[in-house]
Amino acid sequence: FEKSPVERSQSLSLVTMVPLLDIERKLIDNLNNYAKALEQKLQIIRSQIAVMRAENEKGRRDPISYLSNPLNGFSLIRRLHQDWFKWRKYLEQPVGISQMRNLALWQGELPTKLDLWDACTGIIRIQSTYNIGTSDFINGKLDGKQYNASMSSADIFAVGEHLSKENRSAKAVDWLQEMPHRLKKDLFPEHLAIKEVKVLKLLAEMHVNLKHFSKALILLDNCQQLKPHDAALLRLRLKTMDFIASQPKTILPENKQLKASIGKGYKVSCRGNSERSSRLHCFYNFTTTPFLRLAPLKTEQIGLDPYMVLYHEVLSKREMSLLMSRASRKMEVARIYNTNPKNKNKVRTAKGHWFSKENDELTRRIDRRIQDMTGFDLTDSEEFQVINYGIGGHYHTHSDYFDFASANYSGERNRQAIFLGDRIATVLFYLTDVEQGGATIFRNAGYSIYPRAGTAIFWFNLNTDGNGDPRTQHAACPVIVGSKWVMTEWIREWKQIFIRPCLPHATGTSSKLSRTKS
Ligand SMILES: O=C(O)CCC(=O)C(=O)O
Ligand SMILES: [Fe+2]
Repeated sequence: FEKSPVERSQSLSLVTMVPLLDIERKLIDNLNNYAKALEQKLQIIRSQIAVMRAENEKGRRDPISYLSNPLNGFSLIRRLHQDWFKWRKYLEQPVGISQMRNLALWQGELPTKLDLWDACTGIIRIQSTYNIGTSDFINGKLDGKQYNASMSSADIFAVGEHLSKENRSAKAVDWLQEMPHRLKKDLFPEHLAIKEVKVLKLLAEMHVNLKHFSKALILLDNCQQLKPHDAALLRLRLKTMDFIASQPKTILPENKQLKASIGKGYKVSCRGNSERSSRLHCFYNFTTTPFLRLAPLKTEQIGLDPYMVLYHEVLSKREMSLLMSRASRKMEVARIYNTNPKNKNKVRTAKGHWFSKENDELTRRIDRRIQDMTGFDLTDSEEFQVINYGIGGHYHTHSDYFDFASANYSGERNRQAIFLGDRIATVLFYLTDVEQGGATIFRNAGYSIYPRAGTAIFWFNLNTDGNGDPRTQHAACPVIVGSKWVMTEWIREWKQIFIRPCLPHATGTSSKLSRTKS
C-alpha cells in the first residue's frame, strides 16, 4: 500500500546513478576496442597499399618491357581479376561487429528519456530554488561556491531544449544564449556536435514566443547565412514577419525580462533565512525512559510551539553505513516502462527502501532507541524508510499526518487509520551530511534544519486533540551538492492512547505538546 502521503521528487537517486559510471566505462572501453579494430584494419590496408603501389609503379615505368615478361603479365591479370574482388569483400566487412552487438546489448541499462527529463527538472529546480544565475550555474558556481565542474554545450542544449518543450521560453533563452560562443570551442566530432544553426533557430523560436521579434529576426538572418536554403528557416522567418505585421501594438519592450518566478516561501526558506528564538536550550535527556539514565541523549530544542527537538549522535557511523549499503542493494534503478515524459506523474515513486523492524538486530536496536527518544509504544508503527535523493532531489511541502477528513482517504488508508491511527509523530534521521542544500524546512513554524549525519529530528504531527497540526507541514529543499540519505519512522497514534492521552487542544501551550520530553 502507499505509505507516503505525497510523491517525492522523481529523479534517479544518487546511489542508483553510481552503476551508470561503470556502464559508461564499459561503453568507452567498447568504443576503444572498436577503434583498435579499425586501426588494425587500417594498418592492413596501408601496408598492402605500399606493396601494390610499388608493383604498379614498377610496371608503369616501362609498361612494355614489364608486361613482356609473362610472370608480370599473368600477375596483373590475376590481381585485377581476383584481388580487387577480395578487397571489395574486405572493405564491406563491418569493423567491430562484437562492439556493435555490445552497444545493442547495453541499451537497456542506459538512462531513459524520462530520466533525462527528471535530471533537467532537478537542475532547473536547484537553479530557481537557490536563485543561481545561469552563467554561474553552467560554470560550476553553485550558490556562491565554485566547484571544479562545468557544463558542456551538449549539456546546456539539453536543458535549453527541455525548457523549450516545457514552454518556458524566457528561461530557455537564458540557457540557450550561453551557447553560441561555447560551440566554437567544442571538440566534438561532426555527428556529435550540436549545430550552431540548430541552437540559433531554437533561440529564435523562443524569442518569437516572447514576442521579441527583432531579436528573432537577427538570429534567423544568422541562421540563413549558415543554411541559406532551409525551408523550415524560411517558414519561421515568414511567420515572424506575419507576427510583426499583425500585432504591432502588442510588442513588449524587448529588454523587459519576463520575471522569472522567483518563488516566495519554500524557495526563500530553502535559502536559509529562518531565525531561532533565543529561549531554546540544549540539554541531556535522562528521563524519557529509564535506559537514558545510563545513556542520556544530547538534545537540542528547535522550537517549543510546535515542539521539535534534534537528537544528536543517535546513530553510529557503522549503523548509518550499514543502513545505506543494505538499502542501496535493494534499491532498484526505478525503470520506466512508459517512456513518454508526458506521463511523468504516473510513474515511479520514492527511491527508497522499507526496512522491516524485525529484520535483524540492527533495526531492532534502532527501534529500541526510538522508544528511548520518544517514550512511545512502537508496536504498530511503520517500517523504517531509507531514502536517497538524486539530482536536485527534493520533497514537496507536505504533512506527514493524513487528512482523514478529506475525500482522498478511503480504502487501504482508511483501514490503516481505523486500526493504527494517524501518524502522531515523526522521527527523521539524517544518515549523511549534505555539502550544500537539502535542508528540511517547516515554513509555517519558521524552522529549517540542515542535515547532519547521525542526528534525528523529532516532532509531533498531531495536536493533543488528535487533529493534524498544519504548522508541522514541511519540505525537503533540493540538494545542491551532496548525497542526501534520510530514514523516517512514522509513529502511529492508537498505541499511544495512555502515553499521550487526548486533550482539548490549546495553541501556545508548549508544555502539553512536549509531554514526552524529559
Ligand atoms: O528528507 C527530508 O528532509 C524530509 C523527508 C520527509 O519529510 C519525509 O520523508 O516525510
Ligand atoms: Fe515528511
